[in-house]
Amino acid sequence: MTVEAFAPAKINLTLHVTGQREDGYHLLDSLVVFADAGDRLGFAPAGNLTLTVTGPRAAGVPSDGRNLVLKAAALFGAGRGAAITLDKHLPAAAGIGGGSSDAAAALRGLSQLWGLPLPDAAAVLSLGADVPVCLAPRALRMRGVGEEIAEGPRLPSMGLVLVNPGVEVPTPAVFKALARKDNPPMPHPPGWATAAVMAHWLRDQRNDLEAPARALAPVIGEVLAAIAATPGCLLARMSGSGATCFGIYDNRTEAEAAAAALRAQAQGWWVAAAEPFTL
Ligand SMILES: C[C@@](CO)(OP(=O)(O)O)[C@H](O)COP(=O)(O)OP(=O)(O)OC[C@H]1O[C@@H](n2ccc(N)nc2=O)[C@H](O)[C@@H]1O
Ligand SMILES: Nc1ncnc2c1ncn2[C@@H]1O[C@H](COP(=O)(O)OP(=O)(O)O)[C@@H](O)[C@H]1O
Repeated sequence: MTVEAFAPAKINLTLHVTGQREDGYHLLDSLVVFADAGDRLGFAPAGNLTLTVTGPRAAGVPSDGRNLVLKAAALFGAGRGAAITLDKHLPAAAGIGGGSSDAAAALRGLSQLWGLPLPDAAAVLSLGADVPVCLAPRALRMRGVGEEIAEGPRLPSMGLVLVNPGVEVPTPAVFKALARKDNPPMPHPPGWATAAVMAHWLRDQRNDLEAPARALAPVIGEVLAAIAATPGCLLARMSGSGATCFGIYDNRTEAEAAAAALRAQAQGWWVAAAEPFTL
């Protein structure tokens, strides 16, 4: 039996930083959704545990014990075998949780392959603050440092564009450069009938990491301006700690057209058109 799992890109539609714990980790309030663009994982029965990383974004991704997929496998206990393939399509260290979504997909896939329950919540969180929210991808509100997950609103249909300019922005550096840690939380997300109404609501919310990330990587400002200038763009914002930014459109056709225009004008940027993904 071979098991497959999809690791969708994570998008922080909002990312409010509301405080900081004594251990340095920040308190977040974030509306998280997932895109139908992502990495693909395969799990086949085998005597030993192996990982092969392939695909257009494999370069620079470790295939040894540093890979979050192998760290996820280790949570099931030592001595279990599986031949794992990871087909990378998402840029790494990009604010769209590539590694975290891979880790969560590995937990789902290996749990199925081995017939074992998922590791407990504390173990899942130990893989990274973003892994719990990636376990069952859908619209979710994420709080605490990432461990408090609540159901999000029902999403309207929409098109999404993701753009990464190819600069890696390390998450710790962005949090370190954040001037104010005690920003207001997000109001309750009510649910919206259309993408336009949702974008209108989102415009009053924030990604508090956008300013510090832009200070570290000014090209993020160019990316946001380029997305905002595409026809039909309802909102342009950065995801996570960057540098990937997203645009929201009324539908996938408009998002595809915007993606094509962005690819033509900025060689070397990673651009993907998508729609929300729910597992
Ligand atoms: C900022 C977010 C928002 O969704 O997304 P990304 O930019 O990573 O996609 C996440 O909270 C990132 O989650 P993740 O990348 O799993 O974080 P971890 O590996 O646990 O931590 C990396 C580093 O980020 C900082 N960190 C992370 C989470 C958090 N709530 N407070 C923090 O201060 C810490 O400096 C930590 O050492
Ligand atoms: N499966 C993986 N895919 C991508 N990066 C990984 C993976 N496993 C470990 N890493 C490491 O994790 C770091 C952060 O990657 P990622 O989770 O994609 O970024 P972010 O936290 O910004 O969303 C990368 O620099 C990479 O070296």
